[in-house]
Amino acid sequence: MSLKFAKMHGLGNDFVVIDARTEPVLMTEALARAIADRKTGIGCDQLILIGTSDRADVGMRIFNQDGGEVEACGNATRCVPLFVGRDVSIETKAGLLRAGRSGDLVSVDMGEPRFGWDEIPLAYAMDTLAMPASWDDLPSPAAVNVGNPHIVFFLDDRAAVDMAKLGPLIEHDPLFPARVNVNFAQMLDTNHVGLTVWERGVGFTRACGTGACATAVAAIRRKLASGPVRVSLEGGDLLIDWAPGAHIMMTGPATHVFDGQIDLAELSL
Ligand SMILES: N[C@@H](CCC[C@H](N)C(=O)O)C(=O)O
Repeated sequence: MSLKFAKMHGLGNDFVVIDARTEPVLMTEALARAIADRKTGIGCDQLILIGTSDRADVGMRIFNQDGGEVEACGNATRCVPLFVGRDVSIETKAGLLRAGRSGDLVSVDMGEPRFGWDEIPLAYAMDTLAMPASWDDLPSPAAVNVGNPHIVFFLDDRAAVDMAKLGPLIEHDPLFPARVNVNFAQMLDTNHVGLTVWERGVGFTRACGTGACATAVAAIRRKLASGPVRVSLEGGDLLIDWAPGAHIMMTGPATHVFDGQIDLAELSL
C-alpha cells in the first residue's frame, strides 16, 4: 500500500503530513516511528494526520518521532491552513484551535494555558510557578500546560548548561507521569527570549511552537516580560501574545516543501 504525503515545516521543526479525510489511515506507533525514521523512512520530528471532525473543519492527530501520540503541536498547527488551502478550525486532543494566514505568516489561537499541578501533569502537588525541584545547578523551573506538558528554566547563560544531558534526564523524571517537554530559556531583552527545546519523544528540535508559548506565558507570569514576546529559536522567531485569563496567540511562518508518495511495504517496521 502506498501513502501520499506532504513534507512541511515550521522554522525547521519538520512534519510528514498525511491526508486521511477521504481514505482513513490506520496509524500505529510502529508505523509512525518507521515513517519518521531519518535513515529508513521519510524523516520528520512529527507525523501529522489530517482527518475529518464533527466539531471543526478538520481533525489533527500528532505522533512524535518515537511513535507516541500527543495532544498538541504549535508549529504543525500553523501548517494546517497551507495544507488545507484556507483558514480552518482544527480539532485536536488538546481542544479546538483556529489557524489562519496573516500576510506571509500564520496565526493560531492556542487556547488557554493551564497551571494546576495535576493539569501539567506532575506526580504530586506543588507550586508550578516556582517548582521546588532541581537538577544539577538549574534554577527553579515553571511548569505550564499549553495542550501538552512543558517545564521552563530561565537561565543566565544557556551555553553554560549541559542541555544534552539534562533534557532526557528531566523528560523521563518520575515527577512527570506523562513525561515533559523541556525548555531552556534566556531573557535577551524585555519581551525577547532565546529558547532551546528538548522535545518529549524527539530530542532537540530547531523550533517548538508550544515550547515558545509555554516560555512566553511563564515569562509573563514571572514578570520577566509583559505583552507580546518574541521567542528566538534556532530555526527563527515566533511572536507570542498572552495576558492572564486570555488565550495564547502564536504567529510565525509555515512552509510546504514538497509532496511525495511512500510504499509502506518498504518501511522497516
Ligand atoms: N514540535 C511541537 C511539539 C510536538 C509535541 C511534543 N514533542 C510533545 O510531546 O508534547 C510544537 O511545535 O509545539
